[in-house]
Amino acid sequence: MSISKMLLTQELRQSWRDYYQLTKPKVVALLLLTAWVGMLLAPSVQSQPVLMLIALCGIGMLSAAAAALNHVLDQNIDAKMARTQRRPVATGRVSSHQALGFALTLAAVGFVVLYSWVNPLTAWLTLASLFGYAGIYTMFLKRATPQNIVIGGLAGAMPPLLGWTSISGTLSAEPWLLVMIIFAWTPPHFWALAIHRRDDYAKVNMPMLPVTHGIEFTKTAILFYTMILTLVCLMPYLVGMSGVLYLAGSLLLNLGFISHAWRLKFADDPKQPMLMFRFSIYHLMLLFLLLILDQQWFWRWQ
Ligand code: HEM
Ligand SMILES: CC(C)=CCC/C(C)=C/CC/C(C)=C/COP(=O)(O)OP(=O)(O)O
Repeated sequence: MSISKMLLTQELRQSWRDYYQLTKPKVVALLLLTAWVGMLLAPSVQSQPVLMLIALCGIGMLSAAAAALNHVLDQNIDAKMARTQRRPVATGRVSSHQALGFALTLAAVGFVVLYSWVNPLTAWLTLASLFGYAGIYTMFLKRATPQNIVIGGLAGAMPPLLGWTSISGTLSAEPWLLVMIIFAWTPPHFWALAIHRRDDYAKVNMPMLPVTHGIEFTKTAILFYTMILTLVCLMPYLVGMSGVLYLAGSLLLNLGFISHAWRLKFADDPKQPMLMFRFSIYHLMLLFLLLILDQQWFWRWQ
């Protein structure tokens, strides 16, 4: 291969990696897992794998678009924080125009896919979640109040409901319980990281809780939210949506989460914030997998 061809291939690979990074792929993967669980728990006459796949593509595209818009809107602060300074738009490897074009194309295609092949309710709710995250959280709340994530977390908590409406076509109370679980999970998830990155956030004047109220206060708030989360996680069992397999598993996972929060508050280990942050991701993933396991196997034995 000639040198110019090699350089071109390298450039294309880098550019592909940059656009992939704009979509926050690991976050979107977890969002899609929660949407899939919403689909599997929704009442339906028969299993609808094709509809599920199409809905996951649409929800994935709108979530990825929201993530790419976040890269454009936050590029100035991203460029100043150690954690985010190598991001594609912050470094200029992808221009704002290119990233915006990419985000808007993804959003438009995702919306049309949901509207035409899933249902208009899901399309509008997913678009509202995109606005909630990119418009309300990123543009305003993030910069305005340390409660930004309690409020902004709602957009990231919506996918189980979006999954549910894709299959059932209507809103009902059960998927809101799943939304509430992610809603209560988000503060410990993010504040653990925000403690570790406190100085970064202070440098760019982001009013995150550890910056405005101090680290001790944030640790207490995290402990409080892990307890609230444990209670919220009982709800699917209490309303008869899930069985004892889910109940036992979720109690174990939440005990683990509370014990992380306890160590964060009282053990004074500098590694604990990031240990807790990493645990939060496995916690949510396993919790939602449990909901499916419980539904698929446990109820068969009843
Ligand atoms: C307002 C709500 C949320 C905030 C402020 C938030 C904040 C963050 C931040 C700052 C990171 C980056 C960590 C890093 O770059 O090392 C992160 C990572 C992550 N978040 Fe969240 N998050 C939120 C909601 C969610 C939701 C709803 C989910 C999924 C259901 C989620 C899943 C993840 C995952 C999987 C990662 C790891 C990404 C990676 O390793 O590349 N987050 N979160
Ligand atoms: C359509 C739909 C379901 C939209 C939701 C989209 C979405 C990607 C939600 C996840 C929330 C999240 C990663 C917040 C972190 O943003 P941040 O700006 O605080 O973090 P950063 O500094 O790492 O960018």
